[in-house]
Amino acid sequence: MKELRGKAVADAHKAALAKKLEALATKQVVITLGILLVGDDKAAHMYAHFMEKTARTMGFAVDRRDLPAMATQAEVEAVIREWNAADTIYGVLPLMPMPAQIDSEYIVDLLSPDKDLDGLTTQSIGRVIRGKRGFWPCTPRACIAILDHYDIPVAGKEVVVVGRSQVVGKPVALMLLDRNATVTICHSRTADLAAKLKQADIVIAAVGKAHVIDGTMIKPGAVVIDVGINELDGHTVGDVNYASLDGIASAATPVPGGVGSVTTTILLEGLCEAYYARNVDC
Ligand SMILES: NC(=O)C1=CN([C@@H]2O[C@H](COP(=O)(O)OP(=O)(O)OC[C@H]3O[C@@H](n4cnc5c(N)ncnc54)[C@H](OP(=O)(O)O)[C@@H]3O)[C@@H](O)[C@H]2O)C=CC1
Ligand SMILES: Nc1nc(=O)c2c([nH]1)NC[C@@H]1CN(c3ccc(C(=O)N[C@@H](CCC(=O)O)C(=O)O)cc3)C=[N+]21
Repeated sequence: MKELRGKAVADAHKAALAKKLEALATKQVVITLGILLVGDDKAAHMYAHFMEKTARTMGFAVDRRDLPAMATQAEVEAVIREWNAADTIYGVLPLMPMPAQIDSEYIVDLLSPDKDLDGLTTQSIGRVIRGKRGFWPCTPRACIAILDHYDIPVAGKEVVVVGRSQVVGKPVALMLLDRNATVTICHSRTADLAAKLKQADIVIAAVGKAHVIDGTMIKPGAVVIDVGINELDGHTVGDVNYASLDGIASAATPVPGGVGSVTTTILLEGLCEAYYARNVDC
Protein backbone atom coordinates (compact mmCIF):
# COMPACT_ATOMS: atom_id res chain seq x y z
CA MET A 1 0.00 0.00 0.00
CA LYS A 2 1.31 3.40 -0.99
CA GLU A 3 1.52 5.99 1.76
CA LEU A 4 0.09 9.31 0.53
CA ARG A 5 2.22 11.60 2.67
CA GLY A 6 0.94 15.13 3.11
CA LYS A 7 4.37 16.70 3.52
CA ALA A 8 5.36 16.04 -0.11
CA VAL A 9 2.13 17.71 -1.23
CA ALA A 10 2.59 20.66 1.13
CA ASP A 11 6.22 21.09 0.02
CA ALA A 12 5.26 21.17 -3.68
CA HIS A 13 2.56 23.76 -3.00
CA LYS A 14 4.91 25.79 -0.77
CA ALA A 15 7.54 25.89 -3.53
CA ALA A 16 5.00 27.19 -6.07
CA LEU A 17 3.70 29.74 -3.56
CA ALA A 18 7.21 30.93 -2.69
CA LYS A 19 7.79 31.66 -6.40
CA LYS A 20 4.65 33.81 -6.54
CA LEU A 21 5.70 35.65 -3.39
CA GLU A 22 9.23 36.35 -4.67
CA ALA A 23 7.97 39.10 -6.96
CA LEU A 24 6.17 40.75 -4.06
CA ALA A 25 9.13 40.58 -1.69
CA THR A 26 11.17 42.91 -3.91
CA LYS A 27 8.32 45.44 -3.65
CA GLN A 28 8.30 45.06 0.14
CA VAL A 29 4.64 44.18 0.13
CA VAL A 30 3.28 43.11 3.52
CA ILE A 31 0.35 40.68 3.43
CA THR A 32 -1.28 40.13 6.80
CA LEU A 33 -3.38 37.15 7.89
CA GLY A 34 -5.86 37.64 10.74
CA ILE A 35 -6.16 34.60 13.03
CA LEU A 36 -9.04 34.73 15.49
CA LEU A 37 -9.11 32.18 18.30
CA VAL A 38 -11.88 32.28 20.91
CA GLY A 39 -11.76 29.95 23.91
CA ASP A 40 -9.86 26.79 24.72
CA ASP A 41 -10.66 24.22 22.03
CA LYS A 42 -7.57 22.04 21.75
CA ALA A 43 -7.75 21.28 18.01
CA ALA A 44 -8.37 24.97 17.27
CA HIS A 45 -5.30 25.95 19.34
CA MET A 46 -3.21 23.34 17.52
CA TYR A 47 -4.32 24.59 14.13
CA ALA A 48 -3.81 28.26 15.06
CA HIS A 49 -0.27 27.42 16.16
CA PHE A 50 0.65 25.58 12.93
CA MET A 51 -1.03 28.27 10.87
CA GLU A 52 0.84 31.15 12.48
CA LYS A 53 4.17 29.33 12.24
CA THR A 54 3.78 28.39 8.58
CA ALA A 55 2.48 31.84 7.61
CA ARG A 56 5.46 33.60 9.21
CA THR A 57 7.92 31.13 7.69
CA MET A 58 6.50 31.87 4.23
CA GLY A 59 6.98 35.62 4.81
CA PHE A 60 3.42 36.65 5.66
CA ALA A 61 2.59 38.89 8.62
CA VAL A 62 0.13 37.60 11.22
CA ASP A 63 -2.31 39.50 13.43
CA ARG A 64 -3.37 36.90 15.96
CA ARG A 65 -6.11 37.64 18.48
CA ASP A 66 -6.76 35.21 21.31
CA LEU A 67 -9.99 35.97 23.15
CA PRO A 68 -10.87 34.19 26.42
CA ALA A 69 -13.58 31.51 26.72
CA MET A 70 -15.77 34.11 28.47
CA ALA A 71 -15.53 36.62 25.58
CA THR A 72 -18.76 38.35 24.59
CA GLN A 73 -20.42 38.35 21.19
CA ALA A 74 -19.68 42.09 20.90
CA GLU A 75 -15.95 41.56 21.50
CA VAL A 76 -15.72 38.89 18.80
CA GLU A 77 -17.80 40.98 16.37
CA ALA A 78 -15.51 43.97 16.92
CA VAL A 79 -12.46 42.02 15.70
CA ILE A 80 -14.19 40.93 12.48
CA ARG A 81 -15.47 44.47 11.80
CA GLU A 82 -12.00 45.90 12.41
CA TRP A 83 -10.40 43.39 10.00
CA ASN A 84 -13.07 43.89 7.32
CA ALA A 85 -12.11 47.57 7.26
CA ALA A 86 -8.33 47.07 7.50
CA ASP A 87 -6.56 47.24 4.12
CA THR A 88 -3.49 45.46 5.50
CA ILE A 89 -5.56 42.35 6.31
CA TYR A 90 -5.98 40.25 3.17
CA GLY A 91 -7.47 37.17 4.77
CA VAL A 92 -9.02 36.00 8.03
CA LEU A 93 -9.12 32.60 9.69
CA PRO A 94 -11.79 32.38 12.41
CA LEU A 95 -11.02 29.18 14.29
CA MET A 96 -13.92 26.83 14.96
CA PRO A 97 -15.53 25.85 17.25
CA MET A 98 -16.21 29.02 19.25
CA PRO A 99 -17.63 28.87 22.82
CA ALA A 100 -21.38 28.20 23.17
CA GLN A 101 -22.34 31.79 24.11
CA ILE A 102 -21.01 33.01 20.76
CA ASP A 103 -23.25 32.80 17.69
CA SER A 104 -20.41 31.73 15.41
CA GLU A 105 -22.57 31.50 12.27
CA TYR A 106 -23.54 35.13 12.73
CA ILE A 107 -19.93 36.11 13.39
CA VAL A 108 -18.67 34.29 10.32
CA ASP A 109 -21.30 35.85 8.06
CA LEU A 110 -20.07 39.30 9.07
CA LEU A 111 -16.75 38.53 7.44
CA SER A 112 -16.11 39.96 3.99
CA PRO A 113 -16.25 37.00 1.52
CA ASP A 114 -13.13 38.39 -0.15
CA LYS A 115 -11.22 37.73 3.10
CA ASP A 116 -12.95 34.44 3.91
CA LEU A 117 -10.02 32.11 3.14
CA ASP A 118 -11.62 29.04 4.74
CA GLY A 119 -14.88 29.39 2.80
CA LEU A 120 -17.00 29.66 5.92
CA THR A 121 -19.47 32.39 4.95
CA THR A 122 -22.85 31.72 3.36
CA GLN A 123 -21.80 33.99 0.51
CA SER A 124 -18.58 32.06 -0.16
CA ILE A 125 -20.42 28.74 -0.27
CA GLY A 126 -23.05 30.18 -2.62
CA ARG A 127 -20.37 31.64 -4.86
CA VAL A 128 -18.31 28.47 -5.22
CA ILE A 129 -21.33 26.20 -5.73
CA ARG A 130 -22.32 28.46 -8.63
CA GLY A 131 -18.79 28.25 -10.04
CA LYS A 132 -18.01 31.90 -9.30
CA ARG A 133 -14.80 33.20 -7.79
CA GLY A 134 -14.58 32.43 -4.09
CA PHE A 135 -12.87 30.17 -1.58
CA TRP A 136 -13.78 26.55 -0.95
CA PRO A 137 -13.01 25.43 2.63
CA CYS A 138 -9.34 24.47 2.99
CA THR A 139 -9.67 20.91 4.31
CA PRO A 140 -11.64 19.70 1.25
CA ARG A 141 -9.15 21.53 -0.96
CA ALA A 142 -6.33 19.68 0.82
CA CYS A 143 -8.02 16.32 0.01
CA ILE A 144 -8.21 17.27 -3.67
CA ALA A 145 -4.61 18.54 -3.64
CA ILE A 146 -3.45 15.15 -2.35
CA LEU A 147 -5.37 13.25 -5.06
CA ASP A 148 -3.96 15.59 -7.73
CA HIS A 149 -0.39 15.45 -6.43
CA TYR A 150 -0.32 11.64 -6.51
CA ASP A 151 -2.02 11.53 -9.95
CA ILE A 152 -5.08 9.68 -8.67
CA PRO A 153 -7.85 10.09 -11.25
CA VAL A 154 -11.27 11.11 -10.00
CA ALA A 155 -13.44 11.44 -13.13
CA GLY A 156 -15.81 8.51 -13.54
CA LYS A 157 -14.79 6.97 -10.19
CA GLU A 158 -17.15 5.88 -7.43
CA VAL A 159 -16.38 8.04 -4.40
CA VAL A 160 -17.89 7.53 -0.96
CA VAL A 161 -17.65 10.47 1.44
CA VAL A 162 -18.35 9.57 5.06
CA GLY A 163 -19.55 12.69 6.90
CA ARG A 164 -21.74 15.61 5.80
CA SER A 165 -20.50 18.60 7.82
CA GLN A 166 -20.50 22.11 6.33
CA VAL A 167 -16.69 22.33 6.54
CA VAL A 168 -15.60 18.92 5.29
CA GLY A 169 -18.13 16.32 4.10
CA LYS A 170 -20.52 18.45 2.02
CA PRO A 171 -17.94 20.65 0.30
CA VAL A 172 -15.56 17.78 -0.50
CA ALA A 173 -18.48 15.85 -2.04
CA LEU A 174 -19.38 18.86 -4.23
CA MET A 175 -15.77 19.44 -5.26
CA LEU A 176 -15.49 15.80 -6.35
CA LEU A 177 -18.78 16.06 -8.22
CA ASP A 178 -17.36 19.07 -10.09
CA ARG A 179 -14.48 16.77 -11.05
CA ASN A 180 -16.94 14.26 -12.51
CA ALA A 181 -16.80 11.60 -9.81
CA THR A 182 -19.97 9.71 -8.91
CA VAL A 183 -20.39 10.67 -5.28
CA THR A 184 -22.25 8.98 -2.43
CA ILE A 185 -22.46 10.82 0.89
CA CYS A 186 -22.82 8.67 4.02
CA HIS A 187 -23.57 9.81 7.59
CA SER A 188 -24.66 8.56 11.00
CA ARG A 189 -28.07 7.46 9.64
CA THR A 190 -26.67 5.51 6.69
CA ALA A 191 -28.22 2.04 6.92
CA ASP A 192 -25.26 -0.08 5.79
CA LEU A 193 -22.03 1.88 5.67
CA ALA A 194 -19.88 -1.19 4.97
CA ALA A 195 -21.95 -2.04 1.85
CA LYS A 196 -21.57 1.51 0.53
CA LEU A 197 -17.84 1.53 1.23
CA LYS A 198 -17.36 -1.76 -0.65
CA GLN A 199 -18.46 0.03 -3.85
CA ALA A 200 -15.94 2.85 -3.50
CA ASP A 201 -12.86 3.40 -5.64
CA ILE A 202 -12.04 6.36 -3.38
CA VAL A 203 -13.10 6.79 0.25
CA ILE A 204 -13.02 10.16 2.00
CA ALA A 205 -13.45 9.70 5.76
CA ALA A 206 -14.57 12.79 7.70
CA VAL A 207 -16.38 11.33 10.69
CA GLY A 208 -14.44 12.40 13.76
CA LYS A 209 -14.44 8.97 15.43
CA ALA A 210 -11.29 6.94 15.91
CA HIS A 211 -10.98 3.84 13.70
CA VAL A 212 -14.66 3.54 12.66
CA ILE A 213 -13.49 2.30 9.27
CA ASP A 214 -11.17 -0.65 8.71
CA GLY A 215 -9.76 -2.77 5.89
CA THR A 216 -12.60 -5.31 5.96
CA MET A 217 -15.00 -2.58 4.74
CA ILE A 218 -12.80 -1.42 1.85
CA LYS A 219 -12.84 -2.59 -1.78
CA PRO A 220 -9.47 -4.10 -2.79
CA GLY A 221 -7.38 -1.50 -4.60
CA ALA A 222 -9.32 1.51 -3.28
CA VAL A 223 -7.70 4.82 -2.30
CA VAL A 224 -8.44 6.08 1.22
CA ILE A 225 -8.21 9.74 2.27
CA ASP A 226 -8.56 10.07 6.05
CA VAL A 227 -9.52 13.54 7.28
CA GLY A 228 -10.21 12.54 10.89
CA ILE A 229 -8.08 13.79 13.76
CA ASN A 230 -8.95 11.86 16.91
CA GLU A 231 -7.32 10.79 20.14
CA LEU A 232 -7.01 7.13 21.00
CA ASP A 233 -4.95 5.90 23.95
CA GLY A 234 -2.99 9.13 24.01
CA HIS A 235 -2.19 9.04 20.27
CA THR A 236 -3.55 11.04 17.35
CA VAL A 237 -5.33 8.67 14.98
CA GLY A 238 -7.66 9.00 12.00
CA ASP A 239 -11.17 7.72 11.35
CA VAL A 240 -9.61 4.79 9.51
CA ASN A 241 -7.51 2.04 11.03
CA TYR A 242 -4.49 2.63 8.78
CA ALA A 243 -2.63 -0.60 9.62
CA SER A 244 -5.69 -2.71 8.73
CA LEU A 245 -5.68 -1.34 5.16
CA ASP A 246 -2.38 -2.97 4.28
CA GLY A 247 -2.77 -5.53 1.49
CA ILE A 248 -6.28 -4.19 0.71
CA ALA A 249 -6.16 -0.48 -0.18
CA SER A 250 -3.81 0.61 -2.97
CA ALA A 251 -2.99 3.90 -1.23
CA ALA A 252 -3.96 5.82 1.90
CA THR A 253 -3.16 8.99 3.84
CA PRO A 254 -1.64 8.53 7.31
CA VAL A 255 -2.78 10.46 10.42
CA PRO A 256 -0.89 12.48 11.48
CA GLY A 257 1.10 13.50 8.41
CA GLY A 258 -1.73 13.34 5.88
CA VAL A 259 -4.56 15.78 5.08
CA GLY A 260 -3.92 17.91 8.19
CA SER A 261 -0.40 18.75 7.09
CA VAL A 262 -1.64 20.18 3.76
CA THR A 263 -4.44 22.49 4.97
CA THR A 264 -2.20 25.28 6.30
CA THR A 265 -0.39 25.66 2.99
CA ILE A 266 -3.67 25.66 1.08
CA LEU A 267 -4.97 28.49 3.25
CA LEU A 268 -1.84 30.54 2.51
CA GLU A 269 -2.34 30.02 -1.22
CA GLY A 270 -5.73 31.63 -0.72
CA LEU A 271 -4.10 34.54 1.12
CA CYS A 272 -1.81 35.15 -1.85
CA GLU A 273 -4.80 34.88 -4.24
CA ALA A 274 -6.69 37.42 -2.14
CA TYR A 275 -3.75 39.81 -2.50
CA TYR A 276 -3.66 39.44 -6.28
CA ALA A 277 -7.44 39.70 -6.55
CA ARG A 278 -7.29 43.12 -4.88
CA ASN A 279 -4.13 44.28 -6.67
CA VAL A 280 -4.80 43.18 -10.24
CA ASP A 281 -2.10 45.47 -11.58
CA CYS A 282 0.69 43.52 -9.78
N1 LIG B 1 -7.29 17.46 8.71
C1 LIG B 1 -7.85 18.64 8.89
O1 LIG B 1 -7.31 19.64 8.46
C2 LIG B 1 -9.16 18.74 9.60
C3 LIG B 1 -9.64 17.64 10.25
N2 LIG B 1 -10.86 17.65 10.85
C4 LIG B 1 -11.28 16.40 11.47
O2 LIG B 1 -12.19 15.72 10.60
C5 LIG B 1 -13.17 15.01 11.34
C6 LIG B 1 -14.55 15.45 10.89
O3 LIG B 1 -14.74 16.81 11.20
P1 LIG B 1 -16.14 17.55 10.96
O4 LIG B 1 -16.62 17.29 9.58
O5 LIG B 1 -15.95 18.94 11.43
O6 LIG B 1 -17.05 16.73 12.02
P2 LIG B 1 -18.60 16.79 12.37
O7 LIG B 1 -18.72 16.21 13.74
O8 LIG B 1 -19.16 18.13 12.09
O9 LIG B 1 -19.27 15.78 11.32
C7 LIG B 1 -19.10 14.40 11.41
C8 LIG B 1 -19.94 13.69 10.38
O10 LIG B 1 -19.74 12.30 10.52
C9 LIG B 1 -21.00 11.63 10.57
N3 LIG B 1 -20.90 10.45 11.43
C10 LIG B 1 -20.76 10.41 12.78
N4 LIG B 1 -20.68 9.14 13.20
C11 LIG B 1 -20.80 8.37 12.11
C12 LIG B 1 -20.80 6.96 11.91
N5 LIG B 1 -20.64 6.11 12.92
N6 LIG B 1 -20.92 6.51 10.65
C13 LIG B 1 -21.07 7.35 9.61
N7 LIG B 1 -21.06 8.70 9.75
C14 LIG B 1 -20.93 9.19 10.99
C15 LIG B 1 -21.97 12.65 11.12
O11 LIG B 1 -23.28 12.31 10.70
P3 LIG B 1 -24.59 13.18 11.06
O12 LIG B 1 -24.54 14.36 10.11
O13 LIG B 1 -25.71 12.26 10.78
O14 LIG B 1 -24.45 13.57 12.49
C16 LIG B 1 -21.45 13.94 10.51
O15 LIG B 1 -22.02 14.19 9.26
C17 LIG B 1 -12.83 15.30 12.80
O16 LIG B 1 -12.03 14.24 13.29
C18 LIG B 1 -12.03 16.58 12.76
O17 LIG B 1 -11.15 16.70 13.84
C19 LIG B 1 -11.67 18.76 10.76
C20 LIG B 1 -11.25 19.90 10.13
C21 LIG B 1 -9.92 19.99 9.55
N1 LIG C 1 -11.94 27.49 10.52
C1 LIG C 1 -11.33 26.35 10.84
N2 LIG C 1 -10.75 25.59 9.88
C2 LIG C 1 -10.10 24.43 10.18
O1 LIG C 1 -9.56 23.74 9.28
C3 LIG C 1 -10.02 24.03 11.57
C4 LIG C 1 -10.65 24.85 12.53
N3 LIG C 1 -11.30 25.98 12.14
N4 LIG C 1 -10.63 24.51 13.85
C5 LIG C 1 -9.85 23.37 14.32
C6 LIG C 1 -9.79 22.28 13.26
C7 LIG C 1 -8.69 21.27 13.55
N5 LIG C 1 -7.74 21.43 12.49
C8 LIG C 1 -6.51 20.79 12.47
C9 LIG C 1 -5.78 20.64 11.31
C10 LIG C 1 -4.56 19.99 11.31
C11 LIG C 1 -4.03 19.47 12.48
C12 LIG C 1 -2.73 18.75 12.48
O2 LIG C 1 -2.36 18.10 13.43
N6 LIG C 1 -1.99 18.85 11.35
C13 LIG C 1 -0.78 18.17 10.95
C14 LIG C 1 0.45 18.49 11.71
C15 LIG C 1 0.87 19.96 11.62
C16 LIG C 1 1.71 20.46 10.49
O3 LIG C 1 2.89 20.05 10.39
O4 LIG C 1 1.21 21.30 9.71
C17 LIG C 1 -0.97 16.67 10.74
O5 LIG C 1 -2.12 16.22 10.63
O6 LIG C 1 0.03 15.96 10.60
C18 LIG C 1 -4.75 19.61 13.66
C19 LIG C 1 -5.97 20.27 13.65
C20 LIG C 1 -8.20 22.36 11.60
N7 LIG C 1 -9.36 22.88 11.97
